[in-house]
Amino acid sequence: MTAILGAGISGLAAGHYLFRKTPTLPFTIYEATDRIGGWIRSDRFLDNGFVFEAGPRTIRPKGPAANNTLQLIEELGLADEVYSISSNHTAARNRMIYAKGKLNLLPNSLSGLLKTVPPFTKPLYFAAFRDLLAGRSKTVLNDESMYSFVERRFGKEIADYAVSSMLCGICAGNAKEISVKFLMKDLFEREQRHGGVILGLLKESLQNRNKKKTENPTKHSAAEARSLADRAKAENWSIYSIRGGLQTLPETLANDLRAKGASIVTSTKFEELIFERDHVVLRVDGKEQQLRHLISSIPSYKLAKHVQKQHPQLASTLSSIPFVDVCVINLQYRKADLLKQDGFGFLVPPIENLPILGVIFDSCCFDMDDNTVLTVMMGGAWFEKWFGKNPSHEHLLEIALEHVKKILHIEQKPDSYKVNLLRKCIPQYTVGHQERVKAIRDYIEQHRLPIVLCGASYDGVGVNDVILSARNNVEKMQL
Ligand SMILES: Cc1cc2nc3c(=O)[nH]c(=O)nc-3n(C[C@H](O)[C@H](O)[C@H](O)COP(=O)(O)OP(=O)(O)OC[C@H]3O[C@@H](n4cnc5c(N)ncnc54)[C@H](O)[C@@H]3O)c2cc1C
Ligand SMILES: C=Cc1c2[nH]c(c1C)Cc1[nH]c(c(CCC(=O)O)c1C)Cc1[nH]c(c(C)c1CCC(=O)O)Cc1[nH]c(c(C)c1C=C)C2
Repeated sequence: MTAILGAGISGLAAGHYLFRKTPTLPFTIYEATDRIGGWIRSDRFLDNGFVFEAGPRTIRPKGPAANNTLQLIEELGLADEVYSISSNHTAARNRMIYAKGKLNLLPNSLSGLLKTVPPFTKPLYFAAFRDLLAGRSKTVLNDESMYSFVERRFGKEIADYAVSSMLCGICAGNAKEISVKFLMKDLFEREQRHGGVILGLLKESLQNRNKKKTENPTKHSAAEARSLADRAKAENWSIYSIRGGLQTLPETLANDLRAKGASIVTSTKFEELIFERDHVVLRVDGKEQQLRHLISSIPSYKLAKHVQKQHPQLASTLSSIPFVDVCVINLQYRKADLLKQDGFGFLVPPIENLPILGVIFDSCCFDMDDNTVLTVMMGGAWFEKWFGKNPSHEHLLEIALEHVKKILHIEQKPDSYKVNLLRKCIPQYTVGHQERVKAIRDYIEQHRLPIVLCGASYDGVGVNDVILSARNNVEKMQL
C-alpha cells in the first residue's frame, strides 16, 4: 500500500504520476482539510461574471517545467478550458512598480533598455556595463543573497527597484535573505565560471551559435500546432489560467484520480508516523496502516513535527525552511474600467516602506464582465512588522482600501470583497536552501526511509515547479 500526504496540486500530481508509473498500485491521498487544492482556491461568482482567486491565478507557459504542466492539462482533457494571454496583450506588457510616489511602467522592449525610465536614474543598459567592468568576485562563493549578487554586479538601483520587487511578486520575500540560486542560478554560475554575467552570456551565446547552425529547429504555426505546449509557443502565450479559475485544475485532477480508483480522503489528519525497518506505519483515525511507500507533499515544517521523535536531525533541517504569511484581499467593483492604466498590476519595492506588496489587476487579465476586480497582496517577509501577530480582517481591509485609493485613485467602496489571511503559505528559499534540501534528501537515503518528498518546500515555489517536483520524485521511486 502507498499513501500520499496532502491533496494540494503537488500531492494530486504525485497521484497522477504514480498511477502512470504503476496503474495497478493502490494508493490513498490523505488531506487534512475539508477541500482539495491547497493554496489554489477560486471563489466563483459566475452569475456575476467574476472569480476571486485566493492564491495563484496565472501559470507561466515557458520552459521545461511549464511544458510539463501543459502536458498534464492536456492529459486531463482541459486544453479547451485554458485561457491564455499573449505576449502583446496589455496585461503581459504592462507591469508596473510603485515608487517615488507614482506608478512606473517597467520597460518591455529592447528600446526601453536604452532610455532612462523612472524610477531608475540611468538607462538600464548601464547596468550591463557595470557588470562588464566589475570583474570577478574576490572570493569563490557557494551562495549569496539575491540582493547582494545583483547589487555587486548591476548596482543598488537594480537591486532595490527591479529585483527586490520581483521577489515580492514571486515569493513575498526579502531579496536580502533569498538565495541567488532561487531565480538566478544560471547568472550566478556564469559569474563564477567566466568572471562576469554579461561576459559569460556573450561567451556562451558564441558557443551556442555554432551548435545551432547544425540544428534544424521545427517551427510550428498556430494552425499546425500539435501539443498544447506547441500551441503556447506558436501563439506566443505570456501567462494563462483556466476557465472557472485555477481551482479547476486540482478539481479535475482529483476527479480523474478517483475515476481511476484512487482514494482521496479529506478532513483527515494522520496522528502518527512511525518508520519501521522496511515500511512506515501511519496511524489515521485510530487505525494503523502499513505502507511500503509514503509520498509527502505537505509543507516541510508540518512534516518535521511527525518525524521529530524518531529523526530529530531530519526534523531540525525540515523546520529550518522558513515560511511567510500573506494577506490576499480580493475586491470587486460593479463598474468596468475603474483603472486609469491597464496592465497586470504593480509591485511595491520594499525600499518604499509601504504595507502592501502589490496589486494585481485581475479584470485586465481575464474577462470579468462589467466588473473591475483587483487583488491586493500584503505582508510576506514583513507581515509582523506591519500587522503584528493577529490583525483583524477589518484592519487589513482598511489598509488595502487606503492604498487602492492613494495609488489607483479608486475612491468608491467595493461591492464585494474577501480577506484571505494565508498563514505560512510561501516557503522562503533563503541562502543555503539548496544545501538544506540536499541534506534532507541525503538523510532520507542514508537512513533508507521509505518516504519521498515533493511540493513547494523543496524544488521551486510556482505551480509548474511543484507539479514537476511531484513527477520527478515519483519517477525516481523504486516500486
Ligand atoms: C498568494 C499566493 C499566490 C501565488 N501565485 C502564484 C502564481 O501566480 N503562479 C504560480 O505558479 N504559483 C503561485 N503561487 C504558488 C502556488 O500556489 C504553490 O506553488 C502551490 O499551490 C503549492 O502546492 P503544494 O501542493 O506544493 O502545496 P499546498 O498547496 O500547501 O498543499 C499541501 C496540502 O497538504 C495539506 N496538509 C497539510 N498538512 C497535512 C497533514 N498533516 N496531513 C494531510 N494533509 C496535510 C494542506 O491542507 C494542503 O492541502 C502562489 C502562492 C500563494 C500563496
Ligand atoms: C505580491 C505577492 C505575490 C504576487 N504573486 C505571487 C506573490 C507572492 C506569487 C507568484 N507569482 C508568480 C509566481 C511564480 C510562477 C512561476 O514562476 O512559475 C509566484 C509563486 C509569477 C510572477 N508574478 C509577477 C512576476 C514578476 C512573476 C514571475 C514570473 C513572470 O514574469 O510571470 C508579478 C506580480 N506578482 C504579484 C503582483 C502584484 C505582480 C505585479 C506585477 C503578486
